[in-house]
Amino acid sequence: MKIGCPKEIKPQEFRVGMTPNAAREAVAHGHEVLIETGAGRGAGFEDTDYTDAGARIADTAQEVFATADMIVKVKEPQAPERKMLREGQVLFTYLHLAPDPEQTHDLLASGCTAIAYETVTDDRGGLPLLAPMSEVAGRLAPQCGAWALQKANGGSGVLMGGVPGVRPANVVIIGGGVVGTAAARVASGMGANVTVLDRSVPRLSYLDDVFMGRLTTQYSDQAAIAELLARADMVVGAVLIPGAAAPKLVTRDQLALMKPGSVLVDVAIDQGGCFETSRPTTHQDPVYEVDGIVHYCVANMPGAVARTSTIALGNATMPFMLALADKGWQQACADDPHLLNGLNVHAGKLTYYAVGKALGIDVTSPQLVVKG
Ligand SMILES: NC(=O)C1=CN([C@@H]2O[C@H](COP(=O)(O)OP(=O)(O)OC[C@H]3O[C@@H](n4cnc5c(N)ncnc54)[C@H](O)[C@@H]3O)[C@@H](O)[C@H]2O)C=CC1
Ligand SMILES: CC(=O)C(=O)O
Ligand SMILES: [Mg+2]
Repeated sequence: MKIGCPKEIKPQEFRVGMTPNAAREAVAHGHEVLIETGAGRGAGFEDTDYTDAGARIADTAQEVFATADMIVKVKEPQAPERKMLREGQVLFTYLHLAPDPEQTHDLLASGCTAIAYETVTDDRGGLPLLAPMSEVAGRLAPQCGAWALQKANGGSGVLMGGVPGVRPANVVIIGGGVVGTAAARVASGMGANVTVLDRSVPRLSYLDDVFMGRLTTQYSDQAAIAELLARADMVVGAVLIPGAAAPKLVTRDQLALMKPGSVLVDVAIDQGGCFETSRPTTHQDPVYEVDGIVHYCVANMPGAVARTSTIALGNATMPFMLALADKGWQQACADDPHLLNGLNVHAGKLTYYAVGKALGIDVTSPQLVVKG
């Protein structure tokens, strides 16, 4: 199979879909790998690292899209990339379709087969291709929120760890999954006073065990959120219902409960965001203010630490990328129900129920599609 990896074009996105190690493995499996020139540079990989691994370098994204049977990327295809997708071509990347009707319609119109990293599952109920980037975004969230709390950035001027005689920041994390746990670890390491809310009592129990008194857990309901907002200096939005649009857990009216200059970090923004007032921002212009509350809503946070993120993502995607290339998408998905859970679009049909529900589009069963 011909596998193509273009340079990411989302603003300030420095990750790349294939590492030289992944290219080397694909070549060893008998595949041709085509990398757009400069695609790896932001993550510290030169074209020569790829040619040493047996890949070929393409001068343009057009050449990559025109040549490849499968495109491997990081971020959802941007509008110019979507125009280059074609029927029969496989796209393997993050998609986040539920909050993105335009992209969904373009993918359906292209006729391509799109497999979303974020909905591939594993035997333990996890999301193995989302998890590595959630680890990164979770670790970054308190760091970005702490920056936003500084006066010059619009914040209230509260230091995360406080100092002797002055209380630390109160950090509230809504959602105690991969992002929430990583955020709790860093926020607590910075000396903040951390509370994590979740709807899963077993998850709260796990966090209670692991953190051994270094955080407070609370069941996530409207009353608990409202009460905690009044005391919070920073709220991290880290909820997920896989594939679906994020539930809105803080309304605009509730911003009035918060102290001026407090910070909302909406990590769930890639699924539409869990605060009513969230809208996607970029690394170039990461924050904005609504009713005196600073919002940080960067939808590709891991792009900021592209080297770490690219290697972590590549480690997770490699076995799935190889299965797709070795067997073809249909057989690979037929053999692995977890990979089949990644199938969101095939030949003009939407195949993921939570996306169909969010966007009001009919869904075809992925099991039917894979049988051909
Ligand atoms: N902005 C960015 O750059 C990035 C964003 N993300 C996003 O972060 C979000 C979280 O991802 P993960 O932690 O990997 O998901 P996860 O599935 O590990 O954790 C989500 C948690 O939310 C909980 N939850 C669901 N509804 C809730 C509610 N109403 N109240 C409280 N908790 C609730 C679930 O029980 C679960 O424990 C996702 O939207 C993901 O796409 C992930 C990586 C990068
Ligand atoms: C998960 C995701 O959206 C990202 O890594 O950018
Ligand atoms: Mg994202």
